[in-house]
Amino acid sequence: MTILIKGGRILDPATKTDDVMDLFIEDGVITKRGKNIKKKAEKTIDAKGLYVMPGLVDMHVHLRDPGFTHKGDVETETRSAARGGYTTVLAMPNTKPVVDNADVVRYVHHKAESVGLVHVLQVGAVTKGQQGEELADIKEMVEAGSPAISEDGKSVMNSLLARDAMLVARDCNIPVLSHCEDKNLVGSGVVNEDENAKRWGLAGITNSVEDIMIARNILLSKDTGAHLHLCHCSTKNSVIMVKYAKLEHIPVSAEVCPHHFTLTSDDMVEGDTNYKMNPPLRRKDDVEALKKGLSDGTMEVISTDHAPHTADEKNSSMVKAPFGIVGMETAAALTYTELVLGGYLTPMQMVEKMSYNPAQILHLKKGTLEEGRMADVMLFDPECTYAIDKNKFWSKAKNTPFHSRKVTGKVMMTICDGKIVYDAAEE
Ligand SMILES: NC(=O)N[C@@H](CC(=O)O)C(=O)O
Ligand SMILES: [Zn+2]
Ligand SMILES: [Zn+2]
Repeated sequence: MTILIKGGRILDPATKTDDVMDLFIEDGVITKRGKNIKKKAEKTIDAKGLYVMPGLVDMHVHLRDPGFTHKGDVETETRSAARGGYTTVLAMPNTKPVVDNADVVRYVHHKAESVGLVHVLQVGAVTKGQQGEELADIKEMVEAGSPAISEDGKSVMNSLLARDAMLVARDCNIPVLSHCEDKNLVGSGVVNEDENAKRWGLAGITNSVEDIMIARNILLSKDTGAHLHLCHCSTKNSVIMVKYAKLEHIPVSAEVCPHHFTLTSDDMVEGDTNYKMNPPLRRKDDVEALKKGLSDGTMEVISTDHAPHTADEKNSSMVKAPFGIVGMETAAALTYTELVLGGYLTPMQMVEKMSYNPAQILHLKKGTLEEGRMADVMLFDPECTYAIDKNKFWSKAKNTPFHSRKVTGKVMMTICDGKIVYDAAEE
């Protein structure tokens, strides 16, 4: 199969290219990039007015497979990824069984290969069964292809064990993706601790629940030299601490999710569990600090924390419903609308945060449109304004607070390994 993408605005952070050009794809590889390519292709795509970017890389998704496939599975959630412009996703290990050994890693990788839509890399758990007592078979999982470890869903509360895990991760040359939440301090909190929580009589989650673990993990990263990547940062102090860590040359990177830079706790609708996620929606000064941190380069990744749950599970009280929202099919539009049109990021920086930087952190040869690379490409219309419609999601789940929200920027096509895995024209 040969594809010619004509006249799009190529955004490639790896080569600092921002120019109108053509791309020629042959047998899954970008074989040529330049002005007015004359080669004949089986399929020609007119990309005039569109951004042509490397396929997005999501460092943080929940595919729910194995064990929670009523919420989502490898097939439905990689379809969701394709519709969101993603060509590589990292699956978190809080499944049933927990991904704490190489067999489960191989199960997910084989399933993703047989579905054949986007690249899935399975993250290994830090401890056996995510019980926080004994290290998982980290080396074995890395040998089976895990690009990172994470205890996502919770923190490794035992600092000695957390340090031991970092030492193994350092020796394996992989990052530790860290969900920062002090289990004792959070208690039964469900939303951010503030006036809204009080008014609704809900137990609150303070910023310190997150900040304390971020501080500890940065200190452990300093002690061990392991690469610490902070998941779903939501607080003002997270930005301050990452800035400090970088000044001290501690190997720390950090991600922010679209809901945390788009919404504050004031946007919550009483009783609507689509606003319940962990960490919770925070205050305005937190949101502003996250946007500034993304803008000045302190926070280098935008990930989704795509967390599918069924309507039945979410159709419950704020106290009982599970935490989490889906995110892959809204992330590019929300990032473009809030951060690019909002003046915080250039289009190139958007590509860096959503594709190039994640690839760099994970040591993947992805996130670029250089000649010779596998053809993972996304076409994006920066002019298209529309309302998000959860009923069009390809995810098995529809739990989003963004239904009917007006956004600008639409994923038009996703190409993975030279194969068209999503085409908006066919919807
Ligand atoms: N973010 C969430 O609210 N939920 C995640 C767990 C997590 O990312 O911590 C989930 O697995 O549902
Ligand atoms: Zn988490
Ligand atoms: Zn998560």
